[in-house]
Amino acid sequence: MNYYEVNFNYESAIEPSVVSDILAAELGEIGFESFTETADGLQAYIQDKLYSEPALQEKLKDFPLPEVVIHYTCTPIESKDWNEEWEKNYFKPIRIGQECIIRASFHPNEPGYTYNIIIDPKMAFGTGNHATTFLMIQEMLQLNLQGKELLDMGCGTAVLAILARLRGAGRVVAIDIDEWAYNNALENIRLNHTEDIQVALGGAEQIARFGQFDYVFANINRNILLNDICRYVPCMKPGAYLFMSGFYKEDIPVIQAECEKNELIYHSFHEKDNWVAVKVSKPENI
Ligand SMILES: C[S@@+](CC[C@H](N)C(=O)[O-])C[C@H]1O[C@@H](n2cnc3c(N)ncnc32)[C@H](O)[C@@H]1O
Repeated sequence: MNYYEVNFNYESAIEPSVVSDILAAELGEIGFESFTETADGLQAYIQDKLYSEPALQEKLKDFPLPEVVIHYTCTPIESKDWNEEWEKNYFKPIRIGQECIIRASFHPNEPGYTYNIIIDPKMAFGTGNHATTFLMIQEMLQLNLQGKELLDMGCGTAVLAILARLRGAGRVVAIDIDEWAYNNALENIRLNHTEDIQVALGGAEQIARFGQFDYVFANINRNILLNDICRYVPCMKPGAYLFMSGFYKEDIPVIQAECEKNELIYHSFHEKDNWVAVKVSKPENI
């Protein structure tokens, strides 16, 4: 899969990080999936097949801060170069208290964590945005997963599925729509000796064949979740919990409304760097 790297910079009196936050949210709506703040702007990545110059121009024309002038340059990049670049420069170990560390095999070993997960990230970390993975792991560490059935939707590296299995979940299924992610998930599952995790390539249409779950984790993005929440509900057992991330705090009302439209009960959210993870559940009597 090939990508475009688009570098944005601004002419503005407003703090660049404030502009970048808003710009990243806007770009997410037209298919951009990975963002890194730079000194004077934002670097964003989008699959070449999703890139549309008119859609980008339109977004910039309607940008919510009209006083900001945004310039950009766009460069096509090959998957392989991007992987290597990303792995070396952007993938840092994720530490969640003293309980869990997620690191690549090229990082030095750090003993002392209950769960020490090794992943070979390739480009399957999805957005490369650690905050959402961190939030989902934090949620998972609160749960007693012993013997439970869990679905990791949009599994990327399968880090959530692997942690669930290490924490005693009985049956774990990991699904991702991206072939790189699917292959990378299989690789990481082997690396962490959790081979009984089932992995499938595809989107929400894949879920039905795996039956129902006690827990569904879906760290994807706002628009995919809005579209697919209704398709997650049938795979949730009565009383099952759904955790979702990959969107900003300001997106909670629209996600909550979609959940309630599907008779899910909204419980709570946690936030990191303006990203959130929300927790909802299916009523016991459905
Ligand atoms: C933000 S990453 C999350 C990766 C991992 N679960 C984590 O928490 O770090 C989102 C993943 O969702 C996948 N994805 C995007 N759209 C999807 C869809 N409609 N169905 C399933 N997976 C999807 C992407 O390929 C990507 O690997």
